[in-house]
Formats: sequence, structure tokens, C-alpha cells
Amino acid sequence: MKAVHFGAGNIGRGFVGALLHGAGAEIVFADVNAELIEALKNADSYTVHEVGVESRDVTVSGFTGVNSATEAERLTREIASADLVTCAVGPTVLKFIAPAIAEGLKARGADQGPLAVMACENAINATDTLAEYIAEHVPAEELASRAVFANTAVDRIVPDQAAGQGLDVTVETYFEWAVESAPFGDNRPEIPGVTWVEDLGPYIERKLFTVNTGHATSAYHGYAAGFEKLSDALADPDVRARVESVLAETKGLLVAKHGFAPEEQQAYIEKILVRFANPHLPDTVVRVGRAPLRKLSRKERFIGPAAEAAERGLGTRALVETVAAALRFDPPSDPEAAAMAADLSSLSSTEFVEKVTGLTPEHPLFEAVEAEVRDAQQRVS
Ligand SMILES: NC(=O)c1ccc[n+]([C@@H]2O[C@H](COP(=O)([O-])OP(=O)(O)OC[C@H]3O[C@@H](n4cnc5c(N)ncnc54)[C@H](O)[C@@H]3O)[C@@H](O)[C@H]2O)c1
Ligand SMILES: O=P(O)(O)OC[C@@H](O)[C@@H](O)[C@H](O)[C@H](O)CO
Repeated sequence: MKAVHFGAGNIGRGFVGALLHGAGAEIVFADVNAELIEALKNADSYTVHEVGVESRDVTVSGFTGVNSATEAERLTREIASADLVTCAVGPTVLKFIAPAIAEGLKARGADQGPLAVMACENAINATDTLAEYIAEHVPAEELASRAVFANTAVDRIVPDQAAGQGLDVTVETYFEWAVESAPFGDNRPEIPGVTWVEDLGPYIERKLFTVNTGHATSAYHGYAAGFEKLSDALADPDVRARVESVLAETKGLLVAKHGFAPEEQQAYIEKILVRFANPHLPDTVVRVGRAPLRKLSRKERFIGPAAEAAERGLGTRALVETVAAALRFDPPSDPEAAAMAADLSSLSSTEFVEKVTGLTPEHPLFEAVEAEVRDAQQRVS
């Protein structure tokens, strides 16, 4: 099996690359980071350090790199001859990698089987989004015969890596890669460790609205309380109580919407709280809270579940209080935090809520969120 993976960052090397290597795949990492690609071209292997109660090292080999910004022709050839394309570049970058995947698809021989395409991003139906961008460059019939698109949900905490660590990646021991099975019929790619599911909807929503909602809640309240390390933030009783309150609210929605048993969802919550508290994992509130405008958007981890909960008459107070904390997230290293601050000072509260959260004034959640925006604006003026 040959795989081209876009995004050789934390989750790319620390999770997707490791599982593809475990599947015996030859891996081509495609990235715009020239230094990283040179390092991948020059290395024979790197090590994934899984840290936790039981730590272990996994060696990943059998890969190369291609610079997707400067080696377009080679990238086309690599995709044309691949069995699988995966990506972990961030949901807002999907539109930029789509043209290259389209070129690779168009260059495939008629006798080749379809290319499996699976986006590994923290977003609902990210592969469908990528497919829509690719469809702008490939005729519909050609696309249907040359590619199979499957949505996925990926779960493994991979912090930003310490300088001087080279290609090695420190990760938690836990992982889950859920992939929808229907698009493949009887021809699923053989990737040990993948959980095949018929309906990904409940899985991705449970993951995003529990793991990522809880994680970002720890980050925003932890940042406000002055913590740097995520596990230290969660050890603070006030932050912990806020995270538990938020997860009680998303649990209410997930149980009502998807029919998860309450005790099953509670066990899932307890498990992720242990994962967040992993003291061996050097994760930070700045990484976990990164890109607050994306995280406050309509289908994302706060407004997504809060809007649906409000529509069902369920509680949203803790989620809205976390939105308030997110509005105060201002690390100088985060361009979206700066853009959010600029929008807070230049837009009216109504304009800000409509633009950033996608909520309209008629929505039952609008008033509560707008009140927090007004409060944040008064603090900075
Ligand atoms: N880190 C985690 O714990 C984790 C876990 C699950 C899912 N994810 C998701 O995986 C995605 C990536 O996250 P990450 O933590 O690995 O981020 P990261 O910043 O470590 O890696 C992203 C990589 O994508 C590359 N990239 C950016 N634009 C590109 C382009 N146009 N073409 C090719 N490569 C490009 C960057 O250079 C970088 O190497 C995000 O959607 C994130 O939500 C992350
Ligand atoms: O990657 P983001 O910015 O969507 O979210 C930050 C973290 O919550 C996330 O990367 C988690 O570590 C990961 O989703 C765990 O599976």
C-alpha cells in the first residue's frame, strides 16, 4: 500500500503516519514546511514516544517527503500512483490541498483502482468538505470513478513538540481512528487500529463535543487563571468544575440526540478527564485553545452543541461561560486571537455574534452569547 499524507505535523507524524506504517504502507509526507520536508527526506526513521502510565516507543520508517509548495509535478506523480491520501493540515487548509489532489486524480491510469481519500481533522465531515473542494477541479464522473471519500474521526492528544526533538513525536498512549465503512463496500484499506463504523455521525459528534469541548474549556479557563500546562489547569478545582459542568451539558445533548446510554457517556467523560490530566504529556493551554475564531464557529465544539441544546430547551450556561472565556484568549502567538480582538473592537456585539458564531438574532442561544460579547467589549474599551 502506498499513502500520501498531507501535513507532517503533530498528528501527521505522531498518529496517522504511525498507523499507516503499522499497516505496512510506504508513506509520502507532503507539507509546505521546507525544513520539515528536508528532514523527512534525509531520515530513515523517527520515533513516536507514547507516554502515560505505560510508556513505549514506536519506530516509524519507510517514508519520504515532498514539498507541496515547490514540487508540484512530483506530488502529482506520487498521488497518481498512491492507494490512499490522508491529511491533517487543519480544517481551514483543506481548500489549499484540494487542487493538488485533483491533479493527482486526473493523472491516474484508467486501470488503477480508486484512490481512498480520508481527512483526519477535528471537524464534522471534513472529508466531504475536502471532496467538495476537489470537485471544483475534476469532472463529476471522473471523480466518482477515481476516488472513494470516507469521513473519519481521529483522537489522540499530540502536543506541540519540544525544540531539538527532530522528527520524533511525544504522544499519549490512547488513540482512536473511526472511519465510515460504507463508501468502501468490500474493499476497505487494511489499516490495523482503525475502527470501522457504519454511521460516523454519532462518533464524530461525541468526540468533538466531549474531547474537544472539554479540552478547549480546560484551555480557556486555564489560560484565564494563568496556567501554562493543560494538566496543571485541570488540577485547579475551579477549572475542573467548569469542565465537568460543560461536559454535563454536552452529555445532555449527546444522550438526547444520539441515544448514548447516560452511564456510557459518563464513562467516556471520566476517561477523557484522565487523558487531559496526563502529567507526562507536555501539552499547553495555548496549543489547545489555538484558533479561537475557528473554535467559536457555528458547527464547532461550543456553538455547535450549545445551539442544539438551546433548541431542545437543555442547559447551556457552562458552555456560554466558556465562550466568554474564549473571548478573552489573547496569546500574542495566535493570529486568530489577534483577529478576534480586532473584531471585538470594530464590530457591534450583534455583528460580532453573527460573523463569528453564525447565529442569527432569532436563535434561542443568540441573546446569551451576545451578552457575553458585550461584556468582553466593555472590558477592553
Ligand atoms: N494534535 C492533536 O492532538 C490532534 C488530534 C486530533 C486531530 N488533530 C487535527 O489534526 C489537524 C492538524 O493538527 P496538528 O496538531 O497536527 O497541527 P500541526 O500544526 O502540528 O500540523 C499541521 C501541518 O500541516 C502543514 N500544512 C499547513 N498548510 C499546509 C498545506 N497547504 N499543505 C501541506 N501541509 C500544510 C503544516 O506545515 C504542519 O506541518 C488539525 O485539524 C487538528 O485539529 C490534531
Ligand atoms: O486541534 P484543535 O485545534 O481542533 O483542538 C486542539 C486539541 O483539543 C486537539 O488537537 C486534541 O488534542 C485532539 O483532538 C485529541 O484527539
